[in-house]
Amino acid sequence: MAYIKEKQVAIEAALKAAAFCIDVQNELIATDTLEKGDKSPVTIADFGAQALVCQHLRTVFPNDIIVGEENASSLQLPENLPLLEKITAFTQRFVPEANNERVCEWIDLGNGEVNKERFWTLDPIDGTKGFLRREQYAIAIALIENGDPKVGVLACPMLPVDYDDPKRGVGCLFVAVRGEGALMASLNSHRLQLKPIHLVDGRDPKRLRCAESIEHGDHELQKKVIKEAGLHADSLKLDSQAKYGVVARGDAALYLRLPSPTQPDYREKIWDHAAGVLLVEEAGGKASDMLGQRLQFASDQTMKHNQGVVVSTPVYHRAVIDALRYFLA
Ligand SMILES: Nc1ncnc2c1ncn2[C@@H]1O[C@H](COP(=O)(O)OS(=O)(=O)O)[C@@H](OP(=O)(O)O)[C@H]1O
Ligand SMILES: [Mg+2]
Ligand SMILES: [Mg+2]
Ligand SMILES: [Mg+2]
Repeated sequence: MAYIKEKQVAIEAALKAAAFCIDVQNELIATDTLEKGDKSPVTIADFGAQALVCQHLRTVFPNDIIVGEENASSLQLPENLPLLEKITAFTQRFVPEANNERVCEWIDLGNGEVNKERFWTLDPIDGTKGFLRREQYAIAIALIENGDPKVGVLACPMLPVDYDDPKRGVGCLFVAVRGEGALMASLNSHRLQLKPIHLVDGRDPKRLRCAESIEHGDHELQKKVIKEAGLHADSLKLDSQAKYGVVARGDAALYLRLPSPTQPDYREKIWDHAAGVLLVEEAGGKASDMLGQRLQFASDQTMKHNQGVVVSTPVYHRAVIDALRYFLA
């Protein structure tokens, strides 16, 4: 077994951040949200979850670099002091020594640089819009070494444990270590019981479907490609890297995300994919960009060499890449 300590610490950090997000969501009001430069939302939960995860990682791995989505610059503006105070108050429930200054310091521990050796990447809330809609979101943590995700943890507090058994409730934890398979646990049991998960069984037609984003992507082209690849059941539409989770555990055969026609130059961010890619690969699947090329996690936080993502079983991955070649020709 490898990365035992890293895996344990990433799980602890993800669970703490998930509990924090659930608390905030129960008490969230409209003014607890800011708009970032790219017009995307960020909430007090995104900031607080980043603070908690970075603080936890740093305690155990003081020399590790963290590349996180958020930073504390907007929180240091005088007009955002009430927001910062709220983040601090929530954070104190989990780390009693939190204060405004420390919370900003912890958030900014996530401002490290991508490198070719070793770093963590963190999306404190992936699917912030899903979080605001009280739908799907994920806390996503990955350790990257030599450009390769080695440990990946996704906490998905709103994901049904079993789509066929609503009594099992919502809340899933996905964990993968390179070479050791993909695991899932329910967040509802007293003891965390991680069990192996597997890709879709080809004989289950209702799960031969795609998982797609609600907002992002090229939904017209995706529809054509999905059909051409032979997936006929209606897509599952859900926010965040929960899409990787549903592919890894066999509730969908494919996650397809093509560049939106209105933002053709958008490039994906490493923290939106690293943990999920490892999870699906460890379940036996394949992940690439829309041209079938390897996803690159060590050149920059923006995946400038890749466009789109195709994540699937080996057979459907091939079929989708072939279909894309045909449609893009
Ligand atoms: N134009 C464009 N194209 C592709 N992706 C983009 C784009 N703009 C933003 N983002 C990133 O999308 C992340 C959320 O992805 P989702 O799959 O959850 O989107 S969706 O809400 O289901 O449509 C979202 O992650 P979070 O900010 O963590 O929520 C963004 O990093
Ligand atoms: Mg965001
Ligand atoms: Mg994200
Ligand atoms: Mg995010």
